[in-house]
Amino acid sequence: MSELLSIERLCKRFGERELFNIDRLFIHQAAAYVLTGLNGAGKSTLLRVLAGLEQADAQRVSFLGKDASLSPYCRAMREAVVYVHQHPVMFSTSVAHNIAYGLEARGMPKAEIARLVEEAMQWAGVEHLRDSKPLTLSGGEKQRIALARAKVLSPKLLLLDEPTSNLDGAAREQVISLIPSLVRGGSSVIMACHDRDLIALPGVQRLKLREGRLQMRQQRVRAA
Ligand SMILES: Nc1ncnc2c1ncn2[C@@H]1O[C@H](COP(=O)(O)OP(=O)(O)OP(=O)(O)O)[C@@H](O)[C@H]1O
Repeated sequence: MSELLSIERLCKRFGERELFNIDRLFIHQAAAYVLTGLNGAGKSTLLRVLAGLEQADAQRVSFLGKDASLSPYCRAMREAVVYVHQHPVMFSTSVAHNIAYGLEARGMPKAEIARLVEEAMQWAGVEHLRDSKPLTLSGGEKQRIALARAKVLSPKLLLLDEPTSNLDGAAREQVISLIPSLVRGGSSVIMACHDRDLIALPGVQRLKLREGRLQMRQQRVRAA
């Protein structure tokens, strides 16, 4: 597997408080990771740092084999990294428009946008909601639409903050079932979570934040 992102000595402080000081973070291409840790360990903050939404100090950053930087956030990462919030914020227009928005911002031709949006809605199982107003959607539907909105951008790295935290039953399973296909499609995924079923997905590697340090371990693949 080849390298997507490598960061050495990543340190995040809030004033006097050092939240984490990570020796090395290494993310492979087309691989899935869960980021675990106790409440307040810094999981969301780490994802926000990787997304360029929060400042942090890093000694060395490399993205797709080239020197990169987190603060200021470099262009290569801005174009390739997508962050999905635990409570996705949506425009009040329609589901289809929300999924199309990022592609429109990239200046893609309309016909191509329509094709990709259709594909993404089918992938996420939300075609029937295309004209719905986001305000009327359930939490599970919103999360699947947020994943579709991220997927159409073909991100190299997807950062998912507690993607199943407010879901249960079928809604939760539907979201979990989308994750492996994101990885098969070539994206790397880092999911901050406490969800045992996400942690146990086959092939997922585990990153654990503990007392400001990052521990990494390979999951055992579950027997079928
Ligand atoms: N902007 C901020 N200023 C000061 N402290 C902050 C800020 N943002 C987060 N923190 C603190 O950093 C710590 C880590 O927060 P973070 O949300 O990253 O933890 P988490 O591991 O995601 O927790 P949870 O599992 O509860 O979601 C918390 O103590 C939080 O209060």
